[in-house]
Amino acid sequence: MSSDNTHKLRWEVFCSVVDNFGDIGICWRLCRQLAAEFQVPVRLWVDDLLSFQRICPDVEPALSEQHLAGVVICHWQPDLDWRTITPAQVVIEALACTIPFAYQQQMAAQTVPPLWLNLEYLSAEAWVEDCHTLASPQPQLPLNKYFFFPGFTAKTGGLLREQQLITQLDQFASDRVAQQRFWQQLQLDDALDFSRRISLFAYSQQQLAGLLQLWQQQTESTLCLIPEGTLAEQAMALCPGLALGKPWQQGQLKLCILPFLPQPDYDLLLAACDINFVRGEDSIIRAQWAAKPFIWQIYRQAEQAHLDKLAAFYQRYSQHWPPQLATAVWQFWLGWNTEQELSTAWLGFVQQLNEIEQKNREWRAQLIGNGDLATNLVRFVEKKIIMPRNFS
Ligand SMILES: Cc1cn([C@H]2C[C@H](O)[C@@H](COP(=O)(O)OP(=O)(O)O[C@H]3O[C@@H](C)[C@H](O)[C@@H](O)[C@H]3O)O2)c(=O)[nH]c1=O
Repeated sequence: MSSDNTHKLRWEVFCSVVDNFGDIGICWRLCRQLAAEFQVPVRLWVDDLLSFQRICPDVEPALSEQHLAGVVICHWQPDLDWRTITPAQVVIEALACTIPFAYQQQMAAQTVPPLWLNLEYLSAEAWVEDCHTLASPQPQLPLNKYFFFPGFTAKTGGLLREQQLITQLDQFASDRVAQQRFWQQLQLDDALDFSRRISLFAYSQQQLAGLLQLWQQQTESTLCLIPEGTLAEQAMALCPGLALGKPWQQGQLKLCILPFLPQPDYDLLLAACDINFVRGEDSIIRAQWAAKPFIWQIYRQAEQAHLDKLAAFYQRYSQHWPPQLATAVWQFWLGWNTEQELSTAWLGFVQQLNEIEQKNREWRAQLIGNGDLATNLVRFVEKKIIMPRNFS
């Protein structure tokens, strides 16, 4: 959809890894999509190449510059002399990172200063619509910065979604042979023999022991897959002998620790599982594209601010659901996020998996109607560049 005008523009994205993988996860997806689907020349500045390597094994952490998937990846080091670097025409400051002031000065010094965008965090709260695409004049420099908000409505920037993603996921989810091949690659040849496959990507969780015990006692068999990280360590402490490559089995439950997968394989995992526990900001979006029943553990914030965000999302997501279904989902989500005893809430959730999946497909169709974030960004840039010097 992009015009020649946009093709010729160079873009760059600044990503500072605060903790975990969401920041780089989002930035890397965006850059890849811009390069692959819009042929945009794009440079990604990242300050933590080791975290980046976990979700993209081809990244070489020792290099100050490398090229992958059509993207120039630059190591954002503290001692860079920004005066020697020419800014791109579109500069994205992602997820509340701050571009070095010396670089901002470089931007201001260009004959035509770049279009500067602040790609914000995800929130379903109503105020996001009012702030999306607002300009923020910079007090120290003759530059404007525009807020660009991802979101769940047509008045926001939408969510990251590659053009072919839904087709690929749906094909995979209905292709047992492809799934069997996928499980075999993970050394899980018996995965399809279980009644239920659950991916469990989460922060630490006080209720983990209780939930694992419940799954051992259920009539259905469960294969639970935990990616390496804090929760996997917690599980290993609870289940003697459990380790990467060494599953643990008790009653109706088989538990496996998975290596961190490259991002495209993680998408397939979400499509191959029957229930997905996701967290943070990016995996929750991917779970919505997979459309299987999901449980979101939101990134914790001071003074429980995250629970308001969780409720805002839940309200949008379940707005058109029968009350009893919506309540069952909320009770489990809330219990999971506040680390309350989960057995009753789990039974309420799991009894309604088919209904939840049906509703998830409707929700997904609604989200697709908002357009995807990369396309919406490209359109916004086109609009601003067609009216050069009038970035208001
Ligand atoms: C489990 C797994 C995840 N991933 C990817 C999916 C996502 O891109 C990324 C995980 O990111 P998230 O789901 O957002 O969860 P996270 O907890 O890692 O990231 C968080 O980091 C904080 C600093 C932010 O403030 C949060 O909003 C959130 O983004 O890792 C893989 O590529 N392979 C895997 O095996």
